Amino acid sequence: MNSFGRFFKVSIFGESHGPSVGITIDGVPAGLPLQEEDFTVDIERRKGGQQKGTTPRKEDDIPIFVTGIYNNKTTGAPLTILFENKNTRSGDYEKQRAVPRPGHADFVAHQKFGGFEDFRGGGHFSGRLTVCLVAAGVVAKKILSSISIEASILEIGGEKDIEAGLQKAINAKDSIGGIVECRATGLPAGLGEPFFDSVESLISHAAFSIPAIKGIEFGAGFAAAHMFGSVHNDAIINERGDTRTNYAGGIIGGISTGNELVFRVAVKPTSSTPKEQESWNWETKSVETFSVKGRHDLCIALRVPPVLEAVTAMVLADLMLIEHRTLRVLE
Ligand SMILES: Cc1cc2nc3c(=O)[nH]c(=O)nc-3n(C[C@H](O)[C@H](O)[C@H](O)COP(=O)(O)O)c2cc1C
Ligand SMILES: C=C(O[C@@H]1CC(C(=O)O)=C[C@@H](OP(=O)(O)O)[C@H]1O)C(=O)O
Repeated sequence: MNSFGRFFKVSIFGESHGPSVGITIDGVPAGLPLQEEDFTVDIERRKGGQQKGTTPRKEDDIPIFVTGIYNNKTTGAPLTILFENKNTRSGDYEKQRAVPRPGHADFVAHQKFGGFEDFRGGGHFSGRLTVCLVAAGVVAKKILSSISIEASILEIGGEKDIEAGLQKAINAKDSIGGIVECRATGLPAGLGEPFFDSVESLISHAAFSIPAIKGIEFGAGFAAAHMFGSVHNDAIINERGDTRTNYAGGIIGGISTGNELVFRVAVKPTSSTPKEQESWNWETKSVETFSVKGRHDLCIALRVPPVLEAVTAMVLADLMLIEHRTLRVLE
């Protein structure tokens, strides 16, 4: 379903070319100061049309508070925030309706929803909805005042120099992927559960909700498979559990160690590439060559950092609320 979290419970809705997209968050503590300006920095960081390699579609992305806020403070009731879609160009999608874009959700959406899906701009599958995740992240970050979360691009198309990676795609008239790293400091030790609700499981669950994320690794990640145990083990150097290295990425046994949380995601190249591709035409019932016209991100990874921070904040806020409620029961 479209909900995630237990105490900080987020439901996401809307379509890229419908009137708006939005989010409802249940479980926000009452009395958190919240106003439009709080959203500006992260929403601007996610916006397209400002940086080479991002979609030219520009939206205002001004949060409209529908419920759960009164006198610039959260009320404790479900908080609903909307973002209007004003700059849609649905004709791009109507023209190519019979040819599902390979790598996008057009084909699977058609299979699952029987043709009733809103296909315009990828509908409910669109990266457009990540503006809502960013909004939820702003609220979550307020709950996590002593925890700081920062994501950054590590590489684009295998290049550490972002410009060089982008240029590769521009020269090839194609799209390109990248790797984004997220680090969170100030976490207490003890968040998470040993099995299904391990911190890795919850963060992965949330990260894979971001369209175009295809891989994740924590700490040393896949490189751990090449290491000796004596090297991979993080030597514990004091009573607090600080460690000399952090190959675990801040999680052992599903539980936060109190060290820095470190993980990386692989972002695929945008499926809507200007390059010629083949796909199945439902009307002519034949394979045809086509190229995607319209406004698209050449490199989605450029836009992922604020979204990754946001979903991480959602998970950590949920875990902190669970922890506080458990402690209250014990008191
Ligand atoms: C911020 C953001 C922007 C995106 N922009 C585009 C885009 O311009 N064109 C496109 O084809 N896909 C874009 N995507 C990715 C698609 O939404 C995604 O590939 C598609 O929904 C299929 O999901 P999957 O890649 O997770 O399997 C974007 C994703 C994000 C997170
Ligand atoms: C609108 C946004 O990104 C969109 C994400 C997207 C996709 O397929 O995911 C495809 C494009 O949609 P459209 O064809 O309507 O321009 C992007 O512009 C946004 O991020 O706010």
